[in-house]
Amino acid sequence: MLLPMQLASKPKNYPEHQWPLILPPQQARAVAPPQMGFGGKFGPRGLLLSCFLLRPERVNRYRRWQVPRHQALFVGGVPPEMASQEIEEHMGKYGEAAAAAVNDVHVVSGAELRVEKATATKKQWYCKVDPEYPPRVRLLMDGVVHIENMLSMELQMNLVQQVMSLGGGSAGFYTPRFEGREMKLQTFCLGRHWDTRSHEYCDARLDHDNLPVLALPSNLSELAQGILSDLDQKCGEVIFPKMEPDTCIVNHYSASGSLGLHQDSDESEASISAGIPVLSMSFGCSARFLFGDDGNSLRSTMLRSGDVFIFGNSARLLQHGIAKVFPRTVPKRLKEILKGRLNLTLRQTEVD
Ligand SMILES: O=C(O)CCC(=O)C(=O)O
Ligand SMILES: [Fe+2]
Repeated sequence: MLLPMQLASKPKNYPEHQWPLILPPQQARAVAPPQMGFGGKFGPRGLLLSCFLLRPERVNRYRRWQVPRHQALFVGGVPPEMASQEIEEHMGKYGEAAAAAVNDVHVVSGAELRVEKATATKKQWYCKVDPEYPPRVRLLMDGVVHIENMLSMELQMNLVQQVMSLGGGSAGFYTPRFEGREMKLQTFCLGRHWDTRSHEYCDARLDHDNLPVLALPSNLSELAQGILSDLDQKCGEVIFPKMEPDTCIVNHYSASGSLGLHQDSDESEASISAGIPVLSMSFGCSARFLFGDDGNSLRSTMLRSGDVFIFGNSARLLQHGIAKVFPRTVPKRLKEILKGRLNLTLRQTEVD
């Protein structure tokens, strides 16, 4: 069965075979992105703006422009086929800082570039990741798969709207306490409630307000199953055992949010030993996700809006956590409906 949703469409020059591209772990590390989209500092002749890339394997240019103080900056994700000259020409024509409407978006050869003033105080700019790039699968270790850009922007908007509105109502978001301390996130559950005191799944929020847990909307469980079966189909083999999700834990992080290293080990013994995966979807701000077999040899990857992260099989008890949420990285089209980072983890707590 194919995924019951539209995959992000492919831009020109991006060959079909890149989805899915299963990278062995060594290669996956080699393409790990650098952390910053743009950097700049004042040189003798103005602001030296260096633009480098969040995903070098996708946009393999390194660009530098000397931006005189009187000119505006055009800041944004730059596709590989775009020549620097086009941006420079555009800057020359529209880039008088005094006249520039800051935050205006200019479309230059199909790329959206936002106007900023060249100020010395601002040292970093973030680079908008183009949501039109197709999904790419990375096998990070046995049983651990990261699918970048899996969810189209359309779908992200619908899901964020749906989940934030559930979270804003009765039996929605609250700040949980874990081992006596407030956690650095807000949460609520769908399907079954994970009790932070007893560490068990139950039908009411006995550790908080006793309200019955909200039902798990069928589109969320179908989406998780669709992603897993699409992964199998595109890879030509079964990657994870079949999952029938009965629970979704929704986490909302502010820019200062985080989640300590832990294992998802409170699902039933039968579910865990069968290696039935946990499937997580990320929306809004990018986050540094830590994971590893044990706390001593941790690795990390960046989870961005629209990414899916799955762990199951022999890695079902993976240690994982959120080390950092990167502020101001919400994709433009989600900004109105989401601040910070939203994460949904779909799980199957019981096996019949
Ligand atoms: O926010 C995330 O990406 C991870 C959430 C998580 O690990 C959990 O809810 O158990
Ligand atoms: Fe977890």
